[in-house]
Amino acid sequence: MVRYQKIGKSFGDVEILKDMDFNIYPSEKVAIIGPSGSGKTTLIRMLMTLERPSAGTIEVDGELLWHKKINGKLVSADEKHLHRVRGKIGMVFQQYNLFPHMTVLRNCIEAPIHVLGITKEEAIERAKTMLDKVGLIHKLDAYPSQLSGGQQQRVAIARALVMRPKIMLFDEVTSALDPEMVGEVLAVIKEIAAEGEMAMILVTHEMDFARDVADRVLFMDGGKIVEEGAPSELFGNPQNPRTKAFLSRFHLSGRHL
Ligand SMILES: Nc1ncnc2c1ncn2[C@@H]1O[C@H](COP(=O)(O)OP(=O)(O)OP(=O)(O)O)[C@@H](O)[C@H]1O
Repeated sequence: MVRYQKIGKSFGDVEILKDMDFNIYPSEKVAIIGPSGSGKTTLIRMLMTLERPSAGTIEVDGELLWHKKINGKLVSADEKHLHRVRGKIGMVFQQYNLFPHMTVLRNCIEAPIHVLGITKEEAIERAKTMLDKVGLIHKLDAYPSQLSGGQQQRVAIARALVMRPKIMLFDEVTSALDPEMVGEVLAVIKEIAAEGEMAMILVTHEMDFARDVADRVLFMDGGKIVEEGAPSELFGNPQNPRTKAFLSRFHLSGRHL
């Protein structure tokens, strides 16, 4: 469903991602872990069309994201094309990025009305369903500044879900939260994951969370995927040689990287 082929990314002279191949299958949950600066965020920002790849192609549902093929040649896609394909993808960021001057409800209905073109009534219906799902139906009229960090992040998740994406990208969504709020946000994500149909990419430092939610865990280092497997293979039995190698290679003795 999503296919990265020979993806490279440089910022100036600095090569961040090299020749990367990577697939995500429908409804698959993939956790990406790895040291700071290894390129995890850059990898998913390219799928959200926030960073343009320097090399390679990305396909979503068999359709090129950043390119079009004209007479057998790849050319850059126009904004209209990017906009359409990006409609299949939702993203939740480390900083919740809510509009501070809008209520919770309005934060959740702006994009579906203006981007998807649905009616205000339908957008409100959808928003209420999703705010209920994240446990915040009683906060419809609150402003972001009246909410805790965990609640704001749950609104950001609801806002992304209202768009009904096929793939959700979570970029270290608990990193900016006070420790006591991490659990409530992870619980909401686990619940959404358990519903099954949506594919998810989760960039996270939370090892337990990666193990519990992901079908597949990727470990990135130096702009490459250096280890990949099912959580049971990588975290399962500490006596298992592969688990031992994984943990010792990356010095993963504790809960966090
Ligand atoms: N817009 C940019 N311009 C220049 N360099 C950038 C830009 N965005 C990212 N980088 C650099 O690319 C490298 C990879 O960054 P990225 O955020 O993808 O890593 P990461 O694995 O997500 O790290 P972290 O866990 O700290 O968020 C870093 O060295 C970063 O400084």
